[in-house]
Amino acid sequence: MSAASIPSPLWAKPNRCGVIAALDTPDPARAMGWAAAVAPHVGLVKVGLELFCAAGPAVVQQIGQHRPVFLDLKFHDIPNTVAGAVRSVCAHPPAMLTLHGGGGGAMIEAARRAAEDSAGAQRPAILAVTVLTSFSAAGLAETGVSGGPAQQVLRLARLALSAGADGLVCSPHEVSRLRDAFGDAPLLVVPGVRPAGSDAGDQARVATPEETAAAGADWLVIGRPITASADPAAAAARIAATL
Ligand SMILES: O=C(O)c1cc(=O)[nH]c(=O)n1[C@@H]1O[C@H](COP(=O)(O)O)[C@@H](O)[C@H]1O
Repeated sequence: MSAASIPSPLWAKPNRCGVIAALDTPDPARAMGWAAAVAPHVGLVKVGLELFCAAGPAVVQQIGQHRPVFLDLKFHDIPNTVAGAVRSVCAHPPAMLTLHGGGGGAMIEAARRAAEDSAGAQRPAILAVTVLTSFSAAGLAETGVSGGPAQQVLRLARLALSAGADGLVCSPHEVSRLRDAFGDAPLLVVPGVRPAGSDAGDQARVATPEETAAAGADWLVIGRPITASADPAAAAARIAATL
């Protein structure tokens, strides 16, 4: 989707797959530079733990001058604590925010209620992270989860959506199975996306932007293939052009 066609509310489903640029740096000036450069080519920009912990909550508003912000702090705590954190970030509501799906239904329900109570129609979309894209089946088994990533993603997705999550974060490998199971409605936000020939780094369950979009993703979260490029704007434009 073009940057000019962001729907309202900000997190409503895009009419075609778009890009979210992950601004992973501790340096807010660098993040602002990236946000300005990629803004014409992406729908949202992501503020994650590295930038938020270095720069503080004010960075969400600053970065938001360029594009709507996906605030990815992956809350995972008791329901009361997560509800409080959601209220705190809703002082200046981002467009989307993440919780860990493994935090359970009561935590997700509390987050959704807190978002509605404190931000009303301006509330962020609540996204439940399922199985991190850095997990292989073997890595997941080490944590005590048997059955493989796809089965665990479906289990956590069912729980999260019935508790009021608006969408899910999953890898490219689970997108089509989630669409088969839950239809078109949930927002599917998908990291672990790598243009052909680019380095996977620490990502285990990856696919190309074209494959991920064709499977049914709404948003592709892409960091290093854009930010580690000599020309982040051109890298974002190239990816957006393939969708
Ligand atoms: O919630 C996320 O955004 C997320 C979930 C997940 O399972 N995997 C994952 O990589 N991410 C984030 O997506 C971004 C991916 O960055 P790159 O691997 O550099 O493209 C990072 O900012 C991660 O924090």
